[in-house]
Parts: sequence; structure tokens; C-alpha cells
Amino acid sequence: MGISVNHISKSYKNVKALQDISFDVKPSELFGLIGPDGAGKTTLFRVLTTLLIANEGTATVAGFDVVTDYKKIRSNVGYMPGKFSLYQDLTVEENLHFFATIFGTTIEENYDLIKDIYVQIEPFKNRRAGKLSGGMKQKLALCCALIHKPKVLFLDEPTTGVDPVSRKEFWEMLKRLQQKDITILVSTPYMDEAALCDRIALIQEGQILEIDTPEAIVKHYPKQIYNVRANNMYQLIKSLNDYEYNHSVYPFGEFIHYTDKRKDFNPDQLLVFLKSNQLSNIEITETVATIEDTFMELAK
Ligand SMILES: Nc1ncnc2c1ncn2[C@@H]1O[C@H](COP(=O)(O)OP(=O)(O)OP(=O)(O)O)[C@@H](O)[C@H]1O
Repeated sequence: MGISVNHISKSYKNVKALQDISFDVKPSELFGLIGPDGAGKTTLFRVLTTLLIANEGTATVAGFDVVTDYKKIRSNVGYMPGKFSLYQDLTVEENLHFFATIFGTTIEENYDLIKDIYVQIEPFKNRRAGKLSGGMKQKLALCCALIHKPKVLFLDEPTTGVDPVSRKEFWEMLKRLQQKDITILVSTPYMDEAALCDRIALIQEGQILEIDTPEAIVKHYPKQIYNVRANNMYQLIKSLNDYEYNHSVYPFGEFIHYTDKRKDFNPDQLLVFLKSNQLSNIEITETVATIEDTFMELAK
């Protein structure tokens, strides 16, 4: 009852939005699609929710084929699109009633599934959806996507534009839904959220770079990464890019992440080079790879 994607390709005229994508999502798995804007995440969601037909390949969702069984898929999946999908002029309660009605159900029938989430927005049930905060809109959209008790839930960048506290709460809700036997495919551009998934697919320019558990993905990182910092970060990044032995250089929070081409790299050599570039207060320390580092390496 999961998802199976086999060699799916989709183009918009000359833009190859998806190129030969294959992966499986196991029943009750929380699977993440991680990639930057334009990677093809929305296109894949639209194919899997039967809103778009792929040029090549096949896919099944909850055991149903996305082309021949599209009607069955529509009643068995919940879809929370990236852009706010609710009716802005309807109230919280009216939106929920509306979605329940079009799926031939009632709020009462499946209240158990949404209760934990709905109680948080219930105090605002008479407020128009357009007047809710980002976090509350997102909770309402999730309730609407769940109201017909779907077997598979598709969430396209559900936390984009949402504050950090609401983002954390949202992921806790997803973990609880997973325990209710709902398979979840979620996309996000946030690498910290990737670590919360059971497995992830890193996707860029319509292609999958790697699929594995977040732990395994970072373990495969091939090099030692260094956090580098100095008095002038702009000059530092320029100097590191000029250093002939650099393998990769990119800003990472308050540091620059640096890897070296050489197997026997000694940070003291880099220190000498940076000092000769008029940099001071230089710090070079070893650090461990994150999912973002892996993504940067694979996307090179
Ligand atoms: N209707 C369309 N017509 C033409 N090109 C499109 C269309 N929709 C998407 N694209 C292009 O296809 C590629 C994949 O877009 P898609 O929206 O699937 O990516 P995404 O990962 O969801 O990114 P975003 O978060 O920006 O939506 C991009 O290059 C995009 O410009």
C-alpha cells in the first residue's frame, strides 16, 4: 500500500522536469524528496496524484495505477500542494466541511484522525482562512488533506514559509500520522527536515542523486570536511576558491565548508596560504558531513 515509481519521465516542451525516476516508498514509511527549487518535486507529486500524465514510465499509489485507476487514487490519497490550497474566504470550519463533503464524508466520521491537529486551530474556527498565520494555514490544509482518511499522504513543501516552532510541531504531527498506518511522501528544500524522514531521495534537475536513510547518506560522504573561519569571510571564500588544492568550498552557517583534493592534506599548509592572503583570526577545524554537504557533493 505504498508508492512505486518506475522510470517516470516528464517534460514541458524542452524542459526535462523528471528524467527516469524510480523508487519505492514502503507502507507507513515517511519518505522525503529533498531538492532545491525547480528540481522536479511538484511535477512528481502531480504525476502521483493523477493531475499530470508522465511521458514515460509507470507508477502505482496504494496499489493503484496512476493512469488506469486514477479515480481510485483520488479517493485514497490526500494531497497538500505547496501553494496554499484552501479557500481564503471560507472560515476554518467551512473549509474543512467543504473538503469532507467533496469526499463524501463528514468531519465527525474521521475526527479521530485530525483531532490532535484540529484542536490547535479550533479556537479560530470562525476565522477566514486568508486571515490565519502561516503555521495555522498549514495545520488547516493538513486537516483538509486528511479528512477522508487517505492511505497515502502527499505533502509538497508543507513547511515553506512557516516559523521554526510550527515546523517542529508539524514534523511531530507527521510522525504520529505515520503510526496510524499512513504512508507519507513529503518534499522539502530544508536539509534539517531531511534528517527526520525514514528514507530520503536527493533530487536535482529532474534526476535522483541518491536514495537511502539520512544516516547512511551522510556516512557515504567521501572526504573530511573542515569548518574554516577568518576575519574577512568574503576574502576567505575568494582565497579558498583560488587555492589550487581545493575540492569544494561553500558557505555553511557561520563557516566556510572546505574539502581538499589531497589524501594527505595538512590544515597547517592551508593556514600558511590563508595568512599569505592577508587573512587573520583563522580557524580550521574538522567537522562531520551533513545531508546538505552530501547534496552539494553529489550535485557538483
Ligand atoms: N507548467 C510548466 N511549464 C513549463 N515548465 C514547467 C512547468 N512546471 C514546471 N516547469 C519546469 O519544470 C522544472 C521542475 O519544476 P517543478 O515545479 O516540478 O520543481 P520543484 O522541485 O517543485 O520546484 P518549486 O519548488 O520551485 O516548484 C522547472 O525547471 C520548472 O521551471
